[in-house]
Amino acid sequence: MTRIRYPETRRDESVVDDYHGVEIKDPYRWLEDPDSEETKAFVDAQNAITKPYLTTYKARDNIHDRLKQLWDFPKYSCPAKHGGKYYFYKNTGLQNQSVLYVQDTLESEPRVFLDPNTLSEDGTVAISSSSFSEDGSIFAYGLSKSGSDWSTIHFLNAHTGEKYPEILEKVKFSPIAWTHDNRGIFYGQYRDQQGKTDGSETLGNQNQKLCYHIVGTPQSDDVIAIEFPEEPLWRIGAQVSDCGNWLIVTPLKDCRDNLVYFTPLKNGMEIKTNLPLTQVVDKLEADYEYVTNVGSKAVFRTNKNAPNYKLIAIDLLDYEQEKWVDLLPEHPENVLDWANAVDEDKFVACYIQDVKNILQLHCLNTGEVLKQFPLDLGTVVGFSGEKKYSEIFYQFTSFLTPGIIYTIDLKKEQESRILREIKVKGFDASLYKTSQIFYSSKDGTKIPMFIVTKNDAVLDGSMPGLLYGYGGFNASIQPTFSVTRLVFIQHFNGVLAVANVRGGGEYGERWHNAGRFFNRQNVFDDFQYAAKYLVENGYTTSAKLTIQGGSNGGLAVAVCVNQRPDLFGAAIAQVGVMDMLRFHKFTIGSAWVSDYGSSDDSKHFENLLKYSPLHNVKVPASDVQYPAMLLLTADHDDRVVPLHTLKLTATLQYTLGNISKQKNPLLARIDTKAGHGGGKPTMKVIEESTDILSFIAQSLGLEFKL
Ligand SMILES: O=C(NCC(=O)N1CCC[C@H]1C(=O)O)OCc1ccccc1
Repeated sequence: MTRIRYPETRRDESVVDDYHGVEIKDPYRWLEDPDSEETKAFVDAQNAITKPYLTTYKARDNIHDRLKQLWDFPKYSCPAKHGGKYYFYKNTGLQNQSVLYVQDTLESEPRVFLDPNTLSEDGTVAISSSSFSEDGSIFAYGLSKSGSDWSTIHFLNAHTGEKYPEILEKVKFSPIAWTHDNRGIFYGQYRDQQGKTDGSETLGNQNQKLCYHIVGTPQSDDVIAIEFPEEPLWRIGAQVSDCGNWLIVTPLKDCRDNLVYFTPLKNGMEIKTNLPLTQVVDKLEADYEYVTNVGSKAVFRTNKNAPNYKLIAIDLLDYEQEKWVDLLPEHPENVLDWANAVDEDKFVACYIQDVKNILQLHCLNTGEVLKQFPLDLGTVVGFSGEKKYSEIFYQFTSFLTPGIIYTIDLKKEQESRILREIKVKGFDASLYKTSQIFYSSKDGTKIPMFIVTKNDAVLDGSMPGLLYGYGGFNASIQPTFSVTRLVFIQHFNGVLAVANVRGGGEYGERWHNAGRFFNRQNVFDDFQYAAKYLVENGYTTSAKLTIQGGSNGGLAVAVCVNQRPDLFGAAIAQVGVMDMLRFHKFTIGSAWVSDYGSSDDSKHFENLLKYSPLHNVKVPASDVQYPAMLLLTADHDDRVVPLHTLKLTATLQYTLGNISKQKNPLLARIDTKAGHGGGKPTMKVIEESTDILSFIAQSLGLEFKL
């Protein structure tokens, strides 16, 4: 492989910021403007050197064909009942977007209700949110373009299929909450947002307002039902209670801890500006998620005094904290992940126990357990059920199970039954095995890790490894079915490892806090010790090990590469947060200070500077070089704006690109008409997976075996 000649990229040495008396250079500041000709030229120049590298791998077409072949299996969502009919999403296999079907009964012939594939030539328009009116007569749905967080809300008459004329604009991070008179919805709007709102802009999102829209009227008639003008960073969560008599308002400043307000609703009432709010929770110190209510008693899932979460009941007519009661007490080990009211007087609770799900039925009045739903070792990825219905549906998946949808009518049946078992032609799960091990991290903490290999794997270090992690925002990384990972295991005799590093939610708030703020190094230690475990136990070698992560996980990958370049042969950092001193200045980045802190604070500045990928690229000692690196981003990623990846790419190439010992490539892949990941069309996903596997195989010299 001839050495890659990296583009000459201008450095503006005059850009120096003063952080609490410390001067920090930012020579690629100009890459923060996505619309400048210079930035566009930089992006083109990067793609121009990356593309040839990605197409070099001799078995690239085999990878692509095999991905496409395995991907082509039918995917379904759980059915959900609205207006007495059943609705479900289905993708026949390679459709860019799943299609929404309707059927009168679970056995009758489904009809296409809404096919988002008809909304764009290339499948880049996706349904990003939706909600049926209480009587199922109107379908409200959000459409997002090119993977942006921005959406427009549309309305469809469910009986006639006729679209209503209005389209709601400037919607982002928005609930869709119907009043129970089926007249209209509460939704979140950034109506003051200036300039572009297509997701290619980097401007911060401020002053979200909760508006009320009456279906069939122009958006200009909408009223601002609730706003907090003194809190421009707040995003306003809102839900209409199951009975329709209350609007529960849950403002959020960043990515944890919210407040709770409510206001009474009456069917047919005129929703006016500035609805009268009663504040129930007035301190940003815990999460409160509305589950249901029985009369004035509202049930919330919370981590207040319960790091593993619990259910409490608050009487909205007598809401002093002393009067709050526990409905489902905190479990000493297991994390209460979610709860849904079903069948009038029951609720389903889903726990995480050592990263696997447990599903239980409880009595809504007493909280006692009524039934445990049998589950294999894996993840509940879908659930549908409502208080007014006795039928529930849930979807199970795992590393080796594509999907099984179960159902039970709680009024008629004792046990769940399989409604649909998804099969993947050409995939025989019996040839593989999943294990869960607990390895010791740097400080001795036991970290869970899933390992998936072929049954006949030999631990002689000969297998290439793919190590995935995330480590933040209370997010739990549970087993899911991935065609890309299975191609890696089957055709490269690979070992897949998913490390549940700290910062996630696998063991509740304690686990999350152990990876936040000044504990962030635990995340990176856990990730690095996962790699050491795989090498020391003969699963792979460092030279054959790829570390992979996306977004906050992309950050973790870039940090681990900076800290221990010798541990990895390749690194895949997707849509990563790479500039830890400036992340809060763009789009929704200010919401992440709840995990990261902000460089506006001197203590946090010091902490962030220590691990910020952009600020810690250095030539490794002795004969160590950086692993082969592929950084991925896309032009409409307005969750983690592309500038993070662009600035780190320029820095890597400047610092290491011309060092003779650095033979591994340092490349970026910038996609177009794509964003952070949500809603990405199947064709783009397969293309990206082909590129990632080809990059790994080319860089590590792997052989594709049919
Ligand atoms: O920013 C996030 N979530 C965190 C997130 O997406 N992060 C956090 C770091 C980078 C990126 C990621 O890991 O995907 O979601 C936006 C949002 C919407 C509504 C209410 C609160 C927050």
